[in-house]
Amino acid sequence: MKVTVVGAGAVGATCTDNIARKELAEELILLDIKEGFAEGKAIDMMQTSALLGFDTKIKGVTNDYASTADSNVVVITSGLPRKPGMTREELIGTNAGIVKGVVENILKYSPEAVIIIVSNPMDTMTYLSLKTSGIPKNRIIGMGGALDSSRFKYYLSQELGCSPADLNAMVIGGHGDTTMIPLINHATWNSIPVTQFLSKEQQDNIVAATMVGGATLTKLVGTSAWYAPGAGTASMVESILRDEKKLIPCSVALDGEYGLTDIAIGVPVIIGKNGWEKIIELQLSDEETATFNKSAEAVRAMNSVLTF
Ligand SMILES: NC(=O)c1ccc[n+]([C@@H]2O[C@H](COP(=O)([O-])OP(=O)(O)OC[C@H]3O[C@@H](n4cnc5c(N)ncnc54)[C@H](O)[C@@H]3O)[C@@H](O)[C@H]2O)c1
Ligand SMILES: O=C(O)C[C@H](O)C(=O)O
Repeated sequence: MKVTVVGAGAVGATCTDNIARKELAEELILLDIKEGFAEGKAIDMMQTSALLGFDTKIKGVTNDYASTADSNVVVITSGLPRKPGMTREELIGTNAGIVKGVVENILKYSPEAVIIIVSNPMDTMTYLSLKTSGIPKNRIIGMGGALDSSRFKYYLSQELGCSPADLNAMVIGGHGDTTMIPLINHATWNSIPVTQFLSKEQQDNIVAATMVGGATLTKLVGTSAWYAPGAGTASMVESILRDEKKLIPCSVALDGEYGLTDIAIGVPVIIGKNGWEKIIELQLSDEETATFNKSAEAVRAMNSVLTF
């Protein structure tokens, strides 16, 4: 198997590192526009292989798309991250042009690849890629829900004093500070509803902390997060390459599901060798449905800024 990661910055390099350590692919290409940057990161990671014992061959390239030919999966992380005080949406002006150009170049050499979009604002970048690439919708997947759900589990585990691995919890909707929807009423601790153990105030605090999880880290670190984003993306690559059929909330094209069309937004999907293979329609309460529709309106408003 062959994977390409575009953007050798914080998220792209971390994702590459995770893929290599798990030996998900034989060949791993890291591409960046900045001269020598991906080459350096790739060599540094390859110099961990004797210590960590992986066989994946990582190669860094500067804008050389021929090297990415015949990739099975391509991860796109190229673009600006936000700074403290910014929203993800403010990145659209720069990142739309970058993502559109990268997708075009990738498809010249890997027309059958499954593409994972990470660059922000992610739902709109996923929509842009769907609209401009013309490839089947199942092969374009936005990464947001994997990360947001893991953050949700972290905050739940802190309050419950339990292992995050014992939790089942999902975040759907847009990947934005005000648009994501942590589904607290569907979350369980080894099948027991978490609401049984948490006061309403605790529940509200966990939901609020999850929604601004990315902004909190951006304020602390000075740029946006990369460890959990890299791991979240690698978990999707794993489900594709190993055809695991994992159920992961991802931003995908809706065609009537959840009563919506012409939008990419976070919903639970099955991830396997063909990309996203099936959308799972949750039974949402009236309140959750209203929140989901409001989230979709905000994502649509952002999409309308695109000029293609
Ligand atoms: N979807 C998510 O959950 C999620 C999570 C974290 C970060 N992000 C987003 O991912 C993106 C990357 O974040 P980061 O922290 O890695 O940023 P970064 O600045 O560390 O890395 C971005 C890299 O992209 C490269 N780049 C820019 N234009 C390029 C082009 N045309 N071709 C190839 N490479 C190009 C840059 O040289 C840089 O190395 C940001 O937009 C950020 O907001 C999304
Ligand atoms: O917060 C950001 O801007 C980056 C990313 O979307 C995240 O949630 O970590």
